[in-house]
Amino acid sequence: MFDFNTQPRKFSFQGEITVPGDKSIAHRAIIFGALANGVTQISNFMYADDLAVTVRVFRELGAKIHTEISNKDMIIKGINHQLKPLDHPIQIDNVGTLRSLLYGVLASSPNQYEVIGGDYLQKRPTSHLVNLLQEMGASYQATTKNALPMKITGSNDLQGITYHQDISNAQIKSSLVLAGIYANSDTRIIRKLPTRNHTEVLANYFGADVDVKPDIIVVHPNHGQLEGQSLTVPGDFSSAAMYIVGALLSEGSEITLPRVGLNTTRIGLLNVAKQMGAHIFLNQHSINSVEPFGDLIIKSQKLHGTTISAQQVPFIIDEIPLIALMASQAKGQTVIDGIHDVYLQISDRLINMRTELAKLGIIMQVHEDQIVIDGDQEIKVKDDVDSHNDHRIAMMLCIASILTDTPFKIKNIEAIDVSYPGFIADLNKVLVAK
Ligand SMILES: O=C(O)C1=C[C@@H](OP(=O)(O)O)[C@@H](O)[C@H](O)C1
Ligand SMILES: C=C(OP(=O)(O)O)C(=O)O
Repeated sequence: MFDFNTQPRKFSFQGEITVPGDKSIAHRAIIFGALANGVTQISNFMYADDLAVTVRVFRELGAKIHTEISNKDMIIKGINHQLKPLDHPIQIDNVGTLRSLLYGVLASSPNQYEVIGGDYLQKRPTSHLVNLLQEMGASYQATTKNALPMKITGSNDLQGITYHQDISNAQIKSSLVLAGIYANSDTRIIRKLPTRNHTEVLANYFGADVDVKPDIIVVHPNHGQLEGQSLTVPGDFSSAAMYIVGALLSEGSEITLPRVGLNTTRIGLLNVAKQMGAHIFLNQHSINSVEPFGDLIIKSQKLHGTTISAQQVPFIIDEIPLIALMASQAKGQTVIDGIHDVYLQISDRLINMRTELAKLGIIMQVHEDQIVIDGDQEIKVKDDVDSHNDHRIAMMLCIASILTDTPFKIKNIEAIDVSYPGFIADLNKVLVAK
């Protein structure tokens, strides 16, 4: 069993691993299934901590959600937007996506709800979203607009708004789409940069009327016309990313990742890897599924630095820790431009990953709008590292540990359970000691 505290030597990646279902898509499938009329069947559902919170919350709001952990299936009996009033607060722990999307859902219910959550969420801003939802006619009360507990009184007379996107953020966009479906007039989102589009894709799949154009998204109200659907969640590309970067960097690797989600708003890492000189085999074999998916084959290769543009950033947002590691091992410097919006959303992650990489001898510069990572940085273990309870930092550090002969401890490694509880076990299936 691969143990991060005693691993004896470097490893390469061999064989095939099927990553679990996509977290972003699963959050949305639960929410649309809960809001819809009738029954929704979800296959290849992934049981991770974040998604267990979303299941619990929408069960409390009245949806009947049956889960079959063995075969990863889920059956949801929807409530046709009749959200159940609650006499207790809704606990969302530290699930950022759930908070944003739930705020949009509750905006259109005349009931009053109180939302409570963990300390980590307190640090992530929501005042921007709260102001927009208040402009639509819902009421949000808290000590500060970022804070939790947040008291929400929605309205069954929401008015659509026109929002000129000033920060590229999928969660704000998603929340407005969810509120806009139940508003009394069109909601227009004039886009700054495209971000992940799972909400728009699934909204229309469930029968909403969201008109998506390159520069504007228009949500036409369609009160309660959402109908339960069946869908298979593709493999989470952000979970495949650890194997992609690990295999590229570990000499002698060749790994196959079947049925991974290939939504163009999520696979920015593939374009970055290609800019850095990688050749990645991609066989897309989903024709009429609601979300595209296919197989990836990754072989280890020498990489060179590159410049990642602001337009690319929303499509790599969850892979930034892994891209920083990959850049440090490439030849020459890598620059990630236009990270201002990301810095607003997940500044802790950027600062914490810089701290932990420095303990491995890897220096990265984090500025308000740019990240700079020099290449050819040999991993020199100076200290044990810490995930800061961030699942993506934890998994990036696991990959870093495979690139050095010097063992080190990863404190708070259990953060991985947020998005990929089986990661360590899966990693052991494909690691071969050199
Ligand atoms: O909507 C989502 O499911 C997510 C959006 C992303 O943030 P943005 O809202 O900045 O795109 C990302 O941080 C998160 O992993 C999940
Ligand atoms: C930040 C993430 O998700 P969330 O916003 O749901 O916490 C993530 O998955 O990296």
